[in-house]
Amino acid sequence: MKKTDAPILKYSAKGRSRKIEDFLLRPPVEKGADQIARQVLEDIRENGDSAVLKYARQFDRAPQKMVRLRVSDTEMAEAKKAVDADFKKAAKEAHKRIAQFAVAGLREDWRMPSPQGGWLGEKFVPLDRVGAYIPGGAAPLASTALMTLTLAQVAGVPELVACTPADSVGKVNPYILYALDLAGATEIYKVGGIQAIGAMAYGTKTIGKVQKIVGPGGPYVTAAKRLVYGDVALDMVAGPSEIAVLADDSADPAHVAADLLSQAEHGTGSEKSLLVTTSEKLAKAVRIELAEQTKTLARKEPVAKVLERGCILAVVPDMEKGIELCNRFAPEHMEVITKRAESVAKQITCAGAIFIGPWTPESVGDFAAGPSHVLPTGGTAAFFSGLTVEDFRRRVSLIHFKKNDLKETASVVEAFGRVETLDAHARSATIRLKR
Ligand SMILES: NC(=O)c1ccc[n+]([C@@H]2O[C@H](COP(=O)([O-])OP(=O)(O)OC[C@H]3O[C@@H](n4cnc5c(N)ncnc54)[C@H](O)[C@@H]3O)[C@@H](O)[C@H]2O)c1
Ligand SMILES: N[C@H](CO)Cc1c[nH]c[nH+]1
Ligand SMILES: [Zn+2]
Repeated sequence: MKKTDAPILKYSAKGRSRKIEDFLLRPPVEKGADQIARQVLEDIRENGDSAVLKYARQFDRAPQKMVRLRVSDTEMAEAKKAVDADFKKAAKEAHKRIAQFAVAGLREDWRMPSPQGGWLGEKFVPLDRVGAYIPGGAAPLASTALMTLTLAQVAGVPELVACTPADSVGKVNPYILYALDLAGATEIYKVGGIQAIGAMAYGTKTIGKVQKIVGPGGPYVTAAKRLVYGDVALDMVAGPSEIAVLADDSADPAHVAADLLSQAEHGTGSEKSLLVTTSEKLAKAVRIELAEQTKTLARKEPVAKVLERGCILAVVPDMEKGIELCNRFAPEHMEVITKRAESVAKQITCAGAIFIGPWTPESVGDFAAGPSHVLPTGGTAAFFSGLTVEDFRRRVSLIHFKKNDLKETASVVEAFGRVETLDAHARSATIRLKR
């Protein structure tokens, strides 16, 4: 077995394999990312634009000569010219599908009658200004521009800010710019990493503070997002990509291996790929496919890194144990390639997104299907959900009582006012009924 061969491990009903447990629990956060993020955020809070530029030069690839953070109209026009027609067509198709899914997910304002003639309800109002982080370290994720801001566009947010790192000549990838324009970005800044999160969270002279930051990122972005929570609203922990494939002997090993590699190739080295199967024969065939297919990939090196420390092939005694293991992992992406895949998928309760059956590779979720590919990672799919259009609206409760509703509830208000020693609370109800 080579160093880069993913290990085949047995997951049994009795003793749990330590290697599997380590795999499930290993945090994706780079050692030291938290500490660096703390220092950089503090500097940005104090020194604004000058600190943002300093770190863009230090940590992004931005050149010394880059002094302007905002993407200009000329740069946008140049990007639109540079992008090929095939990509434009694909991006428009993806944008249409993402927008259709977002429209279908919009909640309607609603009301219900209160018992004595009034009503209760909720209304949904777009946020005013949001910021999306578009990763640009290991790969230019143009699809992420669509998978974030399109939802904000459908929600009706008027100010759509995007931050993404500049390259070594101070430019942003034209495909990212084209996709951002399609998704309605109103301001785009050439800044990445911790400094992008700090600028959007605290605001600088150039980059106005946003109400909410969304979007994925590598270990540094993820650490920075955790630290600014509370100064700004956030979507979730959307860190290095993960995939789990739950398969039986009906699955094609070449397909399974391709899907495991699709997330390993993201390239930060912190990604995770897990096969859970009832068939040891499949696990062995997948291991051979992983090695063969890796040779043909452009990103062999980062993939090999993930295969070495972020990929395991777990053999389970039966499907129930497989489902249990997948739910414990709570992966960002969960593929089910088994007989009766729909019924198996019903039992998966912890995952960012579930891809059901042999015709649904995870990559359709990344680029084309419709739901946002911004999804929780690192086990947080057990309690966070993926990005939706409702992330870009505030939900406001509405309460409209009639006199008889107040009469009916006054004794409840009085009782709580007494117990909580808050007389004025009680009085504000009873005073109305005395007059
Ligand atoms: N969960 C999701 O929904 C989702 C969606 C898309 C992508 N992803 C993941 O997002 C990640 C993108 O990561 P990335 O690294 O390519 O892009 P990134 O833009 O998050 O990271 C690159 C930036 O990190 C900063 N950085 C790098 N080294 C640093 C250091 N030593 N100190 C301080 N800052 C440093 C720099 O500012 C650089 O521009 C991938 O792991 C991908 O799998 C996740
Ligand atoms: N797999 C990523 C989410 O984890 C999304 C993505 C963008 N581009 C390619 N893939
Ligand atoms: Zn992907």
